[in-house]
Amino acid sequence: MRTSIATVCLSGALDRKLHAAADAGFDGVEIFEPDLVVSQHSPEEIAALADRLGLALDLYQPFRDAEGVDDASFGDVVRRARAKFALMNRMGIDTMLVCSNVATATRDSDDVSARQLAALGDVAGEHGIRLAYEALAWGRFVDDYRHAWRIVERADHPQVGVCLDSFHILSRGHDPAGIEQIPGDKIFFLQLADAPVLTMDVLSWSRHHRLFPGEGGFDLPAFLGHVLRAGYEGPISLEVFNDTFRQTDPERTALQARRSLRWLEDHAAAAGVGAGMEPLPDVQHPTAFGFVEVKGEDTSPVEALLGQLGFTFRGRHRTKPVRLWSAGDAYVVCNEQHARDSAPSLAALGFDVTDPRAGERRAEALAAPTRFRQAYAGEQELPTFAAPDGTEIMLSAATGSGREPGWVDEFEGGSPPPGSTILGVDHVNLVQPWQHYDEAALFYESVLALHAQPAQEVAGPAGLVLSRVMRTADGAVRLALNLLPAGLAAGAGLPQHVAFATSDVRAAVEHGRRHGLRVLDVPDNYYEDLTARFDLDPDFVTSLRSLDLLYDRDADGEFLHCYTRTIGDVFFELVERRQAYDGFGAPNAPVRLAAQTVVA
Ligand SMILES: O=C(O)c1ccc(O)c(O)c1
Ligand SMILES: [Mg+2]
Repeated sequence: MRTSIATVCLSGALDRKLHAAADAGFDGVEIFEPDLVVSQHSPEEIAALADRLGLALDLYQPFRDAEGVDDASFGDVVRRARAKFALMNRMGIDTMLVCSNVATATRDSDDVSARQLAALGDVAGEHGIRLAYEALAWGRFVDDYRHAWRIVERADHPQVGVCLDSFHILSRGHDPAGIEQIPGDKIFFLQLADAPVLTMDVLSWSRHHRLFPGEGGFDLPAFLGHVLRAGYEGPISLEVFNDTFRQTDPERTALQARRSLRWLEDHAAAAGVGAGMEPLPDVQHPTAFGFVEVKGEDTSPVEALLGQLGFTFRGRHRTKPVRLWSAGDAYVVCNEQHARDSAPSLAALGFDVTDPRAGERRAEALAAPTRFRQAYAGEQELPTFAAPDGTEIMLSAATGSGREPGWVDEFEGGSPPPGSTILGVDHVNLVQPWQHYDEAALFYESVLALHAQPAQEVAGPAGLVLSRVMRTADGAVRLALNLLPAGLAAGAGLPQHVAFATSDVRAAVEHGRRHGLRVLDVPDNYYEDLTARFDLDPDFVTSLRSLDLLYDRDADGEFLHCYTRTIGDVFFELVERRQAYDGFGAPNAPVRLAAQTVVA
């Protein structure tokens, strides 16, 4: 698969963008005209740099307001185009993207547009250049790829074909299956972008919110399938206008972009479409959280809290300053190694998988940074790599229910666990720095096949917090990613937390209270509101209030939960799911966020 990326996706000067694209492993780039216009380097210097870096210059873009104009204006279009064709010749670029007219079109006529594109095609042909005509979603008269194709068909010119851009097609809800009606050799270029599902005007959505494939709500694997089945053999290119990517490290963004295409290629390989599509090593679907690791200079306050929650001390590690606590299938490792001057925080997540080594091979193929973990003789080596926010992801071998993981034997001097109402880890909530939020979604989707549920917004003291849950289909692993807005430091009222599932949250809290547990205070107003929202038995509400328990209910079932106080950057939640409740008590999140801010 030949890969390309539009320079508009990356921040920095044009030469730095080219280095970043080449270092990430792209085969080519689309030169976005404004990037060239502001460059200190001549077109020849840029072309020579691309050549040195082994990057093809696949496309020059965009050429605007070319067709649908009156005859007098068309003369000026041809004058502008000639200048750009000459420039493209100097750079050795043979394809120009021509957008459907958004500004100067006055003639709503396929015949006029086709004649003008064919006339431009004649001039382009003199320069050995092809024109790829793209329907922008907000085009004045042409805003649908099927319409653009009808015009190209009518132009019937060897130099004139279409450019397909997934954003313009999927944002408008146009059926991409029609792509298969276009002959592959008339699709001159392919641009891919994902996007979050939003209700806003398409122009703003396109210019500010596009994402790399796998990060948003579009079905890009299916889209690419249509294009490849049409017989398209050109480069697969990314064109992502995104305010975050334009402000952050281009080297890192380019790697993220390349990962998105690697993931997409794997889907094409699995679907058996396209020539030479390489599959990734098989995904290892996590079957459970194997453990969570809290790290800090002094983890004893966390361990005291775990004791209050009904966890048992399982012992000290044979060789490292690490202690293990467990309850049911929930394992918490407390690590004081190399953690001087740091408050306790959630440092690592262990996922149980069938074959940890295979999972590691996939992570490496997706360029996830690997982390070295010292393992001594007789200790299990857990493949470890870093998520975008720096959390270490470790893969452990699933042992099946009822059996303890093998690595538990490395801990000595603790007690065997008695029965517990705690069943295991229900979910983990990770606050993500704004610049890594979308990268994190792609990371968990591509490396661990966790799929994103539609994003939600919950009210926090500093505004609405965007929250997206990534999970396995069976719910065995659920990871909630909350966006930390720019300007707020990590830990500013939004620390990470681990939720433990319990079969009886009231018994767990009562047990905890006898051992000194103080859960987060819930204001009386909350219970008044709860009674108004749901028709609840007053005694039931009284019992919730007496234990500071939060409550939610939907068509699937009921949810009772509570939060501990925060220690350093970490806190815990106890959750009891009744019937088939599958949510996270989102209506209660504002109560927690407000209470934590008061405490802090
Ligand atoms: O937003 C634009 O103007 C624009 C330009 C070129 C493209 O390929 C595109 O998809 C959008
Ligand atoms: Mg485009």
